[in-house]
Amino acid sequence: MSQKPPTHELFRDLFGSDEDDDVDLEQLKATPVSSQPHDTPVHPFYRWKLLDQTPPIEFPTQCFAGAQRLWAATGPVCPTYATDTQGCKIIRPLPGLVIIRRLLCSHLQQYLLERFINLGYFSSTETNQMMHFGPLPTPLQWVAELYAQLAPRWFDNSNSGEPHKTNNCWSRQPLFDQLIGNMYLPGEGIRPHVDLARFEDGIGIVSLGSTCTMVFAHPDREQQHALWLEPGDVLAMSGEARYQWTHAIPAQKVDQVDGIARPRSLRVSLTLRRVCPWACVG
Ligand SMILES: O=C(O)CCC(=O)C(=O)O
Ligand SMILES: [Fe+2]
Repeated sequence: MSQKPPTHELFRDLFGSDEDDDVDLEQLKATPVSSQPHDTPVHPFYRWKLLDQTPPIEFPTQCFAGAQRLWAATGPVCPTYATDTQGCKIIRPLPGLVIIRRLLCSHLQQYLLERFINLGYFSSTETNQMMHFGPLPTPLQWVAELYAQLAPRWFDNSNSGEPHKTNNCWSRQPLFDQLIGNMYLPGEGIRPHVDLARFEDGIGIVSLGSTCTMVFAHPDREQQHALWLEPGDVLAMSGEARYQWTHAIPAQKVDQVDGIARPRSLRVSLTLRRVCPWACVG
């Protein structure tokens, strides 16, 4: 049996070490925002915005040096994006599913992954799932805040010409009280499933690390969408996408995208949900 490498080595392969990091903040700030944000990669700096009410994020000392410098330079920040459209492509592949392409920059992805290792999760690749019930661990509170602020807007289709649909689930408080983290090595996946009924509508998935294909299928309509996920993508699933479509990640080492073979590396996903009151014990 082959020996699995320790997780921190896989993380280093993904993001490099602190020594490799040479982020020049002044240069970042001076980089113009693309006029074609949907086609051109926009520097992660523009995905950060000052948000006065947000409690400071405590970066641990061993956290990625780039994130610490960004923190030092900007003060209390919430990793949300500068405007609704600037630099982040919003994809709506099927009713009730919104993907915000590369919303979390690599610094934030690494910050989250390292915090999880510090909390004792994913310290070895032998255990590839963690579960948490109750108030979210601190490193994820700002992710929940990000959903709370932005998801109601992602689902606001009042200007789309379609009959207005409300998605009240995104306004509940707390938005999430349950977390599952899944770690995938190349070749690993998750079978087609609909998340259990004991979780409410309004499910968030944060995709960290490797790219992968996620397949949504509608069994009754025999429809299928193979979606390409990129590092830092943030997904929001509700209504039809949450209850009527299955989602899966095919267990394969390489994804074919537009005829190009894209090998996978380590991926960690964080699924955020709220337990239905009737399913709570005690
Ligand atoms: O890894 C993913 O992106 C999906 C995880 C998932 O579907 C689940 O935890 O229910
Ligand atoms: Fe799921």
